[in-house]
Amino acid sequence: MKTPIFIVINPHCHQGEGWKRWKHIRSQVLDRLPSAKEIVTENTEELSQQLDGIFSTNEASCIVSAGGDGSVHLVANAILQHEQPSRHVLGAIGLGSSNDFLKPFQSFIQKLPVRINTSSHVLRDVGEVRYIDKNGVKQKKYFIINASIGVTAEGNWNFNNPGKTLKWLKKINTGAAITYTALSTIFSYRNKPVTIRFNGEETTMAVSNINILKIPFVSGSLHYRQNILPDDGLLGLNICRDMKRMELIQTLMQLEKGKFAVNEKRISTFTQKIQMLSPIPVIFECDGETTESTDIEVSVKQQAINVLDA
Ligand SMILES: Nc1ncnc2c1ncn2[C@@H]1O[C@H](COP(=O)(O)OP(=O)(O)OP(=O)(O)O)[C@@H](O)[C@H]1O
Repeated sequence: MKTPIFIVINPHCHQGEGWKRWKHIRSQVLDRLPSAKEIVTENTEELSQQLDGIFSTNEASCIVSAGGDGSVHLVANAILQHEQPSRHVLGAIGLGSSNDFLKPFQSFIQKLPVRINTSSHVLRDVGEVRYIDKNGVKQKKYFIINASIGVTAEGNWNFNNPGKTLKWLKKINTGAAITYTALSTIFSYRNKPVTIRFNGEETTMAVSNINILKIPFVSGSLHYRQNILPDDGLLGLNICRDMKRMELIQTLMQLEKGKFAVNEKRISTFTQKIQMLSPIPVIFECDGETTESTDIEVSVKQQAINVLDA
């Protein structure tokens, strides 16, 4: 690949372990990408400035995100918001705690999953989210892994805004921190009345959880065995309604094994578009990053982003 390659490193991912992980694999990554330029960003503002600098040259580029899912989400969004997204290619080095974007893992450097094969790339679908923000302004963003409202979204919000116990757990054991967050979120969660439109139907229901998938891995070891292909122009839609705490815990335990059997409280289907309207702001999540809205429309954008092979 003749296009310039940039590796954008988030040193603070994985509770600050990101930098240590990067130093551990740095020389092997640079052996494979000798012309790459390393860019370390301390925060998201610096990341946007650096990406603006890359785009301002008007040259095609390959941008490899070295971080977790939040990092690769931001780089993907910057590419997709660019006027010519097809000129840029996204790569990834999984320094994060979950690295769902890279699942199922295919290629590793020192046990860390990577997609840095610059000799070939593929076009992948993304989810496009249009929503009204808390100031009443229309916004648009993209997800490359999945999006949700309900328990998963609130769990992500709690995970990103930890109290003392969770902060400590996140430092010592990510798996335990995810389980703790999931259980404490389920215990405080109340089902939300949401009007949902998808596949020509409209229903108002008490939503326990909605996962909208482009990649069937939700967080840690939770996953759906839904056959979603990276470029099939479809989103996996999995809804839990009217659930009590024990039913949510049961669902969570089954998702550890990839099981999601459909019943009167569970819907599992495919769609290209889903609209969700709520009388009060609900937390929704895209690739682990959370925000609030009362009006959210999610659609698929087929083959929208170039991604390096593993
Ligand atoms: N390039 C970057 N430089 C600095 N900070 C970043 C960058 N990208 C993202 N961030 C911030 O760091 C936070 C954590 O990053 P990220 O989600 O990549 O790591 P993680 O949470 O350890 O990984 P995972 O999502 O795989 O569990 C993000 O929520 C975002 O606010």
